[in-house]
Amino acid sequence: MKPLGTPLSKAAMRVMLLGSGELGKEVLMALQRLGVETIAVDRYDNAPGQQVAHHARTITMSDPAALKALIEAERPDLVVPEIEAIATPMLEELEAQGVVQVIPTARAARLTMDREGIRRLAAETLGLPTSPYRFCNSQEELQAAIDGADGQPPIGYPCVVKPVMSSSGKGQSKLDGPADVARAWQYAMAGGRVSHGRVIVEGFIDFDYEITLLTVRALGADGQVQTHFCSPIGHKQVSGDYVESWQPQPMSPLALERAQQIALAVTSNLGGRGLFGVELFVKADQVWFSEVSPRPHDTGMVTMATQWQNEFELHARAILGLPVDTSLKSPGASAVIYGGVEAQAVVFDGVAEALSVPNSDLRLFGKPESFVKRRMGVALVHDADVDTARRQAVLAASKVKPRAV
Ligand SMILES: Nc1ncnc2c1ncn2[C@@H]1O[C@H](COP(=O)(O)OP(=O)(O)OP(=O)(O)O)[C@@H](O)[C@H]1O
Ligand SMILES: NCC(=O)N[C@@H]1O[C@H](COP(=O)([O-])[O-])[C@@H](O)[C@H]1O
Ligand SMILES: [Mg+2]
Repeated sequence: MKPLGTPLSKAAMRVMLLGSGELGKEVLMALQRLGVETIAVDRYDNAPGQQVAHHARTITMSDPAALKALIEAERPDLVVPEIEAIATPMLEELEAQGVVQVIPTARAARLTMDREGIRRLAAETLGLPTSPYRFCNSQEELQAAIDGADGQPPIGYPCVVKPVMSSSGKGQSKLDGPADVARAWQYAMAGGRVSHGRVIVEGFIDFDYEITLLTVRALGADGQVQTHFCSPIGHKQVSGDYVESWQPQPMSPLALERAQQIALAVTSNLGGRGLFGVELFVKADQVWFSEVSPRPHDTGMVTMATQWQNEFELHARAILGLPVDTSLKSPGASAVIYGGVEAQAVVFDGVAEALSVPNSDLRLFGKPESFVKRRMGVALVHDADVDTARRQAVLAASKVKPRAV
């Protein structure tokens, strides 16, 4: 590893974030505390992370030529993908040529940007338990997969349809019967992040609860990569987007062991160093793999209230080849603050009231434009137990009211 140095000098360790939203902003600040020179890239100006980085660049990250030109001009020591919608084949090319090192690896970024890549790896290559699934290129193929008219076992109802390239629930819907198929197809076509006429249809898993298992691949004292697990994070999703998370989520010893085995299998295959958010469904002792982010996870924002080293600090340390500590400091919870309005440059009422909730904290991300369902901030609470922390986090979040001026 190159030594850490002095930002804005020849001796600087330079890290480029591809995507600079709320998650990247925290990674950038963690890197800066270690004296790293940072370059924040996003698709629009004044993205949250661009506001705190040494350098801000705005490009279409899904355009391979634009991405190549930027990386070749900046020559960062590390490139850290923060969103899915990036020209990942170009990252693979540049990594193979030795131009740049991608976190955790360019292959991991490519496989996880596409639901097909990661699902086939998990279910077909690694043999991990997942929901039944099929990939479809048209509404007719979708209907046939649900009905089993394609010669394979029917997916049936209820089921979930998602664009192969999307995140935060965009374009996702649950189907309860044949009347929902056309609408789900249309919605998926409109909601994908990268336009792509392909969906995954998954059988609906009737889980008791779902978790994110933050898993860190970091160098140990012997110079070898070791795998560390954080305490499981429970979360609640509405329309495929996270609204509340808490840590620790109580689990049976067997379910926890299975969750860790699945996380170990998938992260070992993806390789490299860094933090991963492994999403799992749990019913009693049964555990299903859902998907994985090779980067900090939105539900993991709770770790800013619950861990000695939060997920962003863990990612920063792991990618720089430094030791990590995944231990829990306190139970806690997070609750999302949505924009609620469509407006540029909102102001926030009720901040003092929110921060009057005991043991609370806030992050207001600084996004330049608000949408009704855009995540604009998060409330964080630590408390003696998770139930109290959840109640208090929801209360604190409810006090904050974004408003157009
Ligand atoms: N097969 C399924 N059975 C039951 N629930 C599901 C299934 N697939 C998705 N869900 C629900 O929808 C949520 C979002 O799904 P998923 O994680 O695949 O979407 P996403 O767009 O990648 O979201 P994010 O980017 O926030 O992780 C899940 O956390 C879960 O609550
Ligand atoms: N589930 C993925 C996720 O939470 N990603 C986070 O949201 C930002 C995009 O927000 P925006 O859509 O409001 O610009 C991303 O940059 C990342 O920080
Ligand atoms: Mg998810």
